[in-house]
Amino acid sequence: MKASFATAGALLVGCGQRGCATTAAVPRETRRVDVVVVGAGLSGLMTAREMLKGGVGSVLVLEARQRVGGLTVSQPIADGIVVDGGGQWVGDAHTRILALAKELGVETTESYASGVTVFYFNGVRMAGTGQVFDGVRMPGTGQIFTLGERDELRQVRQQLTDMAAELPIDAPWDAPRATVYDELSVFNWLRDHTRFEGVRQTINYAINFTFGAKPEDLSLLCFLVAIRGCGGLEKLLATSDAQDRSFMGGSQRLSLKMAEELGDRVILGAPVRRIVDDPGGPLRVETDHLVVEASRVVVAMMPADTRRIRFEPRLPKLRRGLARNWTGAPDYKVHVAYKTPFWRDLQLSGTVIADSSVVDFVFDSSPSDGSAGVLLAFGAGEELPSDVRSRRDAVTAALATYFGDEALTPTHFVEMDWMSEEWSTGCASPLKPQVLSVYGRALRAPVGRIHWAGTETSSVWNGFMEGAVRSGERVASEVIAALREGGMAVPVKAPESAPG
Ligand SMILES: Cc1cc2nc3c(=O)[nH]c(=O)nc-3n(C[C@H](O)[C@H](O)[C@H](O)COP(=O)(O)OP(=O)(O)OC[C@H]3O[C@@H](n4cnc5c(N)ncnc54)[C@H](O)[C@@H]3O)c2cc1C
Repeated sequence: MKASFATAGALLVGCGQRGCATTAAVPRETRRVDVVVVGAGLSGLMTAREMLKGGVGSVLVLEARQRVGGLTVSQPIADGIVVDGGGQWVGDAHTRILALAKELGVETTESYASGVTVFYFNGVRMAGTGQVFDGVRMPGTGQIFTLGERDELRQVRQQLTDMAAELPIDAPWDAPRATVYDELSVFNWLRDHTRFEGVRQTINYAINFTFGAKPEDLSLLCFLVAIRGCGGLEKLLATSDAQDRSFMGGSQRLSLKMAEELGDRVILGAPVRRIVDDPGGPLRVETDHLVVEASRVVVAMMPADTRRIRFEPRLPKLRRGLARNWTGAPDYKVHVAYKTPFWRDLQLSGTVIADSSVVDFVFDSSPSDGSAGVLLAFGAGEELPSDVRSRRDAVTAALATYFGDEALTPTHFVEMDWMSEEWSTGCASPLKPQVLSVYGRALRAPVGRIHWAGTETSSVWNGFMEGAVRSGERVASEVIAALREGGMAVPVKAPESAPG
């Protein structure tokens, strides 16, 4: 989202499993493998896992950070309680990541959903039941939505879902109206298709929450593609489909477990600087200390992150344009722990939607055994103080406005500022007009022996952990097919013979 300070108090969890090398090896050592994966986020690790399952002989994962997990990171907050500094929630629709979690033995825990939501707009605090973005209250006025406003909100949501449904899921940029949609921002479209300010604001809050962006900066096509990938706006916003549970011990555990399986096939602290795909020789992937020769490489990260890698020869114009114009929105997530989830006694769910310049969204993130209360707050950014002490005071003061004075005395406070992360350009991808329709077809198309993974490349649930897992599955099949086509014998292996 919008915070702009260095993270003073962020706690990061290292790889911490046996066999996971902590730094790159001897300077300029040269190794040879079948496939190199760049990036040990969910998508990269899933790619490596699926390729080994699919019979690829040798795979190496190169990760810039000293930990795996990318945009998922578990942060210890108190007495054995761990919170998610990045990707957190999943729901019924996230079938692939839930299947992966089952295989890895990572259990889920349900989000707390009882009680009422607090709405805080223009200094007025209200409590209401209902879904988060269904316009139960009229933001900004304290008035309940009129019937007319409710009707319009329903119509607008349906209209966006219908428009999205017409897009070809794997190639939305080829839709007859793609260019038209991509010339418009969501702001412009809403201006022309709504009468009520409250309706516009409700959609705006949904966009802020999902993309960390303003509707002025978001292409209508980009919004529709996200809606299409989730199967409708209702699904994108409904807690039951996308947000009703999280992983016990944090979602980074999925990556840690995959990395453990992969063992010394994962090298940490190894930022890839250059990829040379000279048709006359082997593909070369270079870090500061290691050169890996391979038949194929999978780059598993947000297109904007690939700007840090030098490709030789230069990538095609379309692919360069995609990376150059890709927008990543950073976010600031803070968890505040209390002795008990005291807001539940007040019949509050812990959910807040606010127009505050400090904390604009809050959720109950307490451990399921009720041993403590934990509130997850998303920082609104611009007005957050630059030192951690003042930030903590500002955040707890905002929470006190929503939940009462008990919120002023937390036991623990832990934050994660993604803007200060060297290896992640952003948490979400609010693309501006004229990016997807112009460059979108380069998103998944392999370039020579270079393939692309990352949640953004998924047609389904792109931007979510589910999309990352699906992209790993998709690219692994793509690479295996390419290797076979190139004459490499890739035997079909039974799933049981997966890495280990
Ligand atoms: C604050 C926040 C909240 C979120 N909430 C949710 C949620 O509730 N539910 C949900 O489903 N999703 C959520 N997400 C999104 C989800 O976390 C991501 O979609 C997913 O984790 C992306 O995985 P990935 O593998 O595609 O990319 P990444 O996790 O970004 O992995 C890319 C990897 O590449 C590495 N890398 C980058 N450059 C190089 C280089 N040159 N050399 C080597 N390695 C490199 C990076 O260090 C990183 O490890 C959230 C994300 C954030 C940050």
